[in-house]
Amino acid sequence: MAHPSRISEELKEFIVKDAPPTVYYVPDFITEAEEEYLLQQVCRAPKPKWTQLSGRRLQNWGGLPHPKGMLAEKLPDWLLTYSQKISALGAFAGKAANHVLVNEYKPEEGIMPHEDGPLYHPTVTTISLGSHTLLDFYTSVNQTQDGVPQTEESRYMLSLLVRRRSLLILQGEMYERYLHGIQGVAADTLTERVVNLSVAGGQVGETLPRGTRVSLTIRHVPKVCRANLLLSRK
Ligand SMILES: O=C(O)CCC(=O)C(=O)O
Ligand SMILES: [Fe+2]
Repeated sequence: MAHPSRISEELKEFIVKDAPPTVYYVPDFITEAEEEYLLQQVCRAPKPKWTQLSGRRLQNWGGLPHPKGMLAEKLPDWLLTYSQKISALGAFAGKAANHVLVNEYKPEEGIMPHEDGPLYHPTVTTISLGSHTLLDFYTSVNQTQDGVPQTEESRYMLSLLVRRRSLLILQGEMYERYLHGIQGVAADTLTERVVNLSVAGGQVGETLPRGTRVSLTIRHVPKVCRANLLLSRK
């Protein structure tokens, strides 16, 4: 299926202006009924589909990204619907999303600051279910000044308040230049460093207790190989 090669006009109104290029934040991208449905589907996945990591557990759908190419597997219908919706917004420069990570975080769980790296088309799109979170951004370690090592605190740049049912799209500098992470805390206190407060609906000084959050991280892996191509070699 062909998708628009550029971000659609309707998405452009959701650009977060106070962040480096480019962040799109779409509140209420899905309805409460869709949220409920997606949470049920995540729950219904067979137990071995889950990988327990320190601070979260995850499901991987679509295949395992690999430098030599991902052995692509068809996405289940419940993920395909939303992947197609996001691809139709032009998020992946004309390509279709083919990979989804489902992360589940309980209160006090999180993910260390990291980069998503070169195996993905440099756009990450995330639907949040069940709870909000704060996504924090950091300059990378090799952007040290005068060879002085920097602390996580001094590398901290800004945060995005990501509400349940929202869609977040990160690309450009926000994908390639900065690290992102989620602190393992039970509640988030909003500060002036949360740059999308006006659109996400929050006040500086407000404290939001976290519930269990499930995120769907939907991406495009450009390099894939298909099993039947390999088998047909000889
Ligand atoms: O849960 C999220 O929104 C972030 C997940 C993430 O950064 C990742 O899986 O690479
Ligand atoms: Fe990530």
